[in-house]
Amino acid sequence: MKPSEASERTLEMCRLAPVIPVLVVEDVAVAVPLAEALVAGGLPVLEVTLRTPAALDVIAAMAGVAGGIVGAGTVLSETDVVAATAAGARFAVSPGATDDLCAACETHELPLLPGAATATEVMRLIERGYTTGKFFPAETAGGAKALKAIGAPLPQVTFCPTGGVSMGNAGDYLSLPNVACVGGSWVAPGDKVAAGDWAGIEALAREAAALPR
Ligand SMILES: O=C(O)C(=O)C[C@H](O)[C@H](O)COP(=O)(O)O
Repeated sequence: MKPSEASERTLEMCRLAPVIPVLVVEDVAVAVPLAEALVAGGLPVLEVTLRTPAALDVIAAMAGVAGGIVGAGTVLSETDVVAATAAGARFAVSPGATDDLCAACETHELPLLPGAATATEVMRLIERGYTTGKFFPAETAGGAKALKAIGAPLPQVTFCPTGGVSMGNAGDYLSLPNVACVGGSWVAPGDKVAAGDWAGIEALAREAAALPR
């Protein structure tokens, strides 16, 4: 898949809702009710980080949830790309971008949302043909002010800022012309997941889904 096509696909996904939940799931047993709660709350696009031993099984389970679009996060290598694709991931997210990782996603037809935090990194994505990216780590890399500044000379790239984003600051990002959505873990807090508080998570999702863009 060409980078331009990957970016078209990830941009479509980013436009489906204001927030992509970033999920770090330890127990495959919670996968389906967690995904159902988020989708019911209005957040259909879900990123499951490959940071737990259960992650691939979680992606496979969530891939069967009606109305959901499940991708893999923390994708770092071709091995991750192959495993995520086999598990049913529909897209990949990475904290940064390397030539090897971009090539692996292009070869295996997995749309990549590549990470970038500086103007040079964004320029490298543009050179390769990507026009949709993840601004990471958003708050630490200067927050909405930094992303607004990057967007002045490089308006052709649209972002999903992630990293330190919450209900409190999501609006600052979503009001920028170069932001399609934000990513964040706050909609699925560990205590609510552990307690099986699916109604509580659905309520957080509903609140996030109502964020103006
Ligand atoms: O590993 C990846 O590829 C990621 O997606 C990292 C996430 O962006 C952060 O873990 C977001 O976490 P919060 O700051 O808690 O919202």
